[in-house]
Amino acid sequence: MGLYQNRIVVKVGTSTLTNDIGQNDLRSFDRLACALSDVQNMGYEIILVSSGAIAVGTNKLKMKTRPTSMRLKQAAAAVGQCSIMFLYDKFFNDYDKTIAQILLNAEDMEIEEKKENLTNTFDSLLEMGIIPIVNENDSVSYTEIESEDRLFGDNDMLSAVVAILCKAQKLVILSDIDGFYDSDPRLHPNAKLIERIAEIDEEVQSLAGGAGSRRGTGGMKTKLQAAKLATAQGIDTVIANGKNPAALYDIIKGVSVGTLFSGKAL
Ligand SMILES: Nc1ncnc2c1ncn2[C@@H]1O[C@H](COP(=O)(O)OP(=O)(O)O)[C@@H](O)[C@H]1O
Ligand SMILES: N[C@@H](CCC(=O)OP(=O)(O)O)C(=O)O
Repeated sequence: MGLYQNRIVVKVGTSTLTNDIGQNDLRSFDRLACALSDVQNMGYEIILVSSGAIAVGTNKLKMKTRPTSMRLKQAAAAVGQCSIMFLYDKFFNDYDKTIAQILLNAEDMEIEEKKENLTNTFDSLLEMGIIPIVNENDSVSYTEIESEDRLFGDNDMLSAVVAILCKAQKLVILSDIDGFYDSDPRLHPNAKLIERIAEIDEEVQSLAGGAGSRRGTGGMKTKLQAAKLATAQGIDTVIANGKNPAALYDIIKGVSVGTLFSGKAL
C-alpha cells in the first residue's frame, strides 16, 4: 500500500480536551488548533480524530456525572458534538483554517461503496486544504459507547482505521500522558517511558492498563491495538502528550517524542 508521505492522522482524547473537573480545556483546544494549522502550513495534510463529545455534552447539559444509560450517553454526545465543532471552528478560524465534520460507524468501513465515497470525501477535503475532524457517530451507533471488547468501539481504533483508509504516513495519538510506559504511571510512580517499540507482542501488551481518568476510555490497551493495526500497514504510530501538541513539530522532524511504534516495512 503506497502511503501519502505528507498525510498525518492525529487523534486527541477526551482527557486532553477536558480538565480534571470535567470542564472544557479551552487552552488545549486552542493549542491543538494552532499546532495543527501550523503543521498544515508546512505542507502537510491533517486529519483530526477527536473524542470528547460525551464529556463535553455532559458538561453542557450540567449533568453532575457522566451518564450511565446508553440513551443519555448518546443524547450527551449529540449535544457535545455540536459544542466541540463550534470550539474547533472558532479556534481553527483564528488560524485561517476551514474544518469539516465526518461522523463514522464501523459499518461505514465494511461496505466497499461507502468506503470509496468516504475516501473520495477525505481526498477532496484535503485537496482543498480543509482539516476533516472525525468522531464516531455516537447517536446512531453504540459500538464505541458500549462495546465489550472495545476492539472496534473506540476512537483509538477509529483513528487507526482512518489512517489506513486515507493511506496516512503517520498516526499520532495524543493523550493525557507522555507516552507508553512499562506500567501505568498513575499506579506505579516509578514507571519508565519506552521511547521506541518495534514489535507489539504479548509482553508489550501485558504492560498496558486501562483508562487513567474517569473521562478517558480504553486507556493504553486500545492505543496499543490501534498502533498494532496501523503499524501492520506500514504506518508509523506515535503516542504523545496532548497538552503539548507542539510536540508534533518534533514528530515530523523525526526527533524522539513520546513512544514511537515503527511501521512495518511492506
Ligand atoms: N503502560 C501505560 N503507559 C502509560 N499510560 C497508561 C499505561 N497503562 C494505562 N495507562 C493509562 O492510560 C491513560 C490514557 O488513556 P485514556 O485515559 O483512555 O486517555 P484518552 O482520553 O487520551 O484516550 C493514562 O492516563 C494512564 O493512566
Ligand atoms: N465518541 C466518544 C469517544 C469515546 C472515546 O474513545 O474516548 P477517548 O478514550 O477519550 O478517546 C466521544 O466523543 O465522547
